[in-house]
Parts: sequence; C-alpha cells; structure tokens
Amino acid sequence: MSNIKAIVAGPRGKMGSEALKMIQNQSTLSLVACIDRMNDGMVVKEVEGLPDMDAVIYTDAAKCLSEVEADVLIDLTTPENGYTHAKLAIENGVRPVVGTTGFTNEELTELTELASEKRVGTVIAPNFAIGAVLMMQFSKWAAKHFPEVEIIEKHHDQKLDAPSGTAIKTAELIKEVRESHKQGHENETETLQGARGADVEGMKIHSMRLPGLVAHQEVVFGGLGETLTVKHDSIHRASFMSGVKLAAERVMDLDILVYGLEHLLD
Ligand SMILES: NC(=O)C1=CN([C@@H]2O[C@H](COP(=O)(O)OP(=O)(O)OC[C@H]3O[C@@H](n4cnc5c(N)ncnc54)[C@H](OP(=O)(O)O)[C@@H]3O)[C@@H](O)[C@H]2O)C=CC1
Ligand SMILES: O=C(O)C1=N[C@H](C(=O)O)C[C@H](O)C1
Repeated sequence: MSNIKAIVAGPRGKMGSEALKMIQNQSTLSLVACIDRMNDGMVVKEVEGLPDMDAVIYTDAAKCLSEVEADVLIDLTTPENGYTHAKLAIENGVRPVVGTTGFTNEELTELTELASEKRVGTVIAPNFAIGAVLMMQFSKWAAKHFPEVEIIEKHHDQKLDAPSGTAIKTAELIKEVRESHKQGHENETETLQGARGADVEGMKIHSMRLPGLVAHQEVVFGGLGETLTVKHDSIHRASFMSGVKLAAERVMDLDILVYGLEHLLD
C-alpha cells in the first residue's frame, strides 16, 4: 500500500509532532491536512517548531473531514476530542487510527458499532510501541501461572488520564485468563485512601506521574517464594511511530474496529 493520505489531529503535541516527522521520513503515507485547536488556514511549515510540510491546518474537524480527500485520520489529542474526531471520521468514511487514550467503555462500544455499521476500518491502540504490545502479551501469558498481579505505570506529569490506556488494556488482557478474586489480606484496610491503588477484579493498578518520565510499565506477579516482573520503557516517543505507521497501513484493509495493536502483528 503506498500513498495513504493522512490527516493528523494534534500536530503540535508531543505525539502529533513526532507523527509528522515520521510521515515526512517515509514513503507510504502523505500528510494532506491537520486538525488543531489553533492556526486555522495556516500550513504546517508556517507554525514554529513544525516540519517543512505543506498540509493545511483546520480548527473545524467536521469541515476538515468532509472537505479533504483522506484515507486515514491519525488522532493524538485528548480523550474528549479523540472520541469526537473518530466519530466524525467514521461518518465521513475516513479510517481512524487513534492513539489517544482515556475513552470510556461506552465510547469504545459506540465507535465499534459505528465502524461496523459504516464498514469503516478503525484502529484504536492504547500503545503503539511494539515492546509495550509484547509486554502486555507476556503479562497475559504469565497471569495464567501467576494470578496474583499488580500493575505499576509511570508517566510524565503532563498526562491527563489515569490509569494509562496501556494499564487498562493490560488488565483487560489479564482478565481473560485470571479468575476474578481479591488480592492481599482479606481484612486489609487503607489508612490513607488510595494506598492500594485502583481495583480491577482484585488486581491493583498504581499510577505514578513525574517530570522526567516518558512512558513506563511494570507488571509484577507474585507466587510462592518468587516474583516475576515484566517491564517496558518508552524512553523516546519515536518508540511509538513504527506502530502508528503499521496501523495506518493495515487499517486500509479493515472494515471493523480493532482495539489494540496486537491484532495487527503476526
Ligand atoms: N497510543 C500510544 O501509543 C500513545 C498514546 N498517547 C496518547 O496520545 C494523546 C496525546 O498525547 P501527547 O502528545 O503526549 O499529548 P499533548 O498534550 O502533548 O498533545 C495533545 C495535542 O492535542 C491538541 N489538541 C487539543 N484539543 C484539540 C482539538 N480539539 N483538535 C486538535 N488538537 C487538539 C493539544 O493542543 P493544546 O496543547 O493547544 O491544547 C496538543 O497539541 C494522549 O491521549 C496520550 O495518552 C501518548 C503516547 C503514546
Ligand atoms: O500519555 C502518554 O504519554 C502515553 N499514553 C498511552 C497510555 O495511556 O497508555 C501510551 C503510553 O503509555 C504513553
């Protein structure tokens, strides 16, 4: 598949700007427009800090998605806007590739149904880093043998959603093989609220936010006399870009929504 026409939403963001660089440096995708909160009508290269690209910026997502001839929308914005953009894209026959996290289950269900109804391929991937996808798969495997598990995710302090989309997805994958049960002492209490973290069927998720971090997760399993830790670190946002490119290429052959990059990997 070559010359896939892409719109990027969130071009000034940490991920969006990395996606522009990725598009500029490869040959299967071309940038045809951007959706941003500002700079309406400007071209990308006129915005300070953005690459030398000629695509026009729209602040009106509905206008962009109905006017511009595009194959895919790569959304890297905020939970609320990501959902709206994905919905608009599907309605306009533009395939969403969504990295934005923080969607509710209801929103995911609605987008899944809409994509099927309109037969518009859609990828929503809470983590595009190949190493993170493997970390989640290894965790699912380990949970078959070690059902006592806690997830610790660590991110930069500008992140809006907690827990991370990756932690939620990891818990969902583990849920497929782990019977729901309470962990820790049956009489344990929290003397400080939140000390034991968020609870998913007895599994705990702990979220850390600090400057200096990018995106990191440890899944810690406990057994009799042993522990096992599965760990992944994104130390640069370039780590996500091969997954974004793969999803943009593979979404062209889909007519349903897939949630998670693992469905696109061999
Ligand atoms: N799936 C994955 O692999 C990854 C997913 N993410 C997710 O991607 C999303 C973006 O992350 P990140 O780049 O770090 O965040 P940033 O805050 O750096 O970027 C978000 C960008 O979206 C812009 N924005 C806000 N509202 C709109 C709108 N209505 N239309 C267009 N653009 C808008 C923001 O503009 P302004 O600042 O002016 O408001 C900002 O430039 C998050 O949900 C994050 O969790 C992050 C890393 C990897
Ligand atoms: O906001 C981020 O940075 C990241 N968000 C995604 C998530 O919520 O899991 C993916 C990655 O962890 C980076």
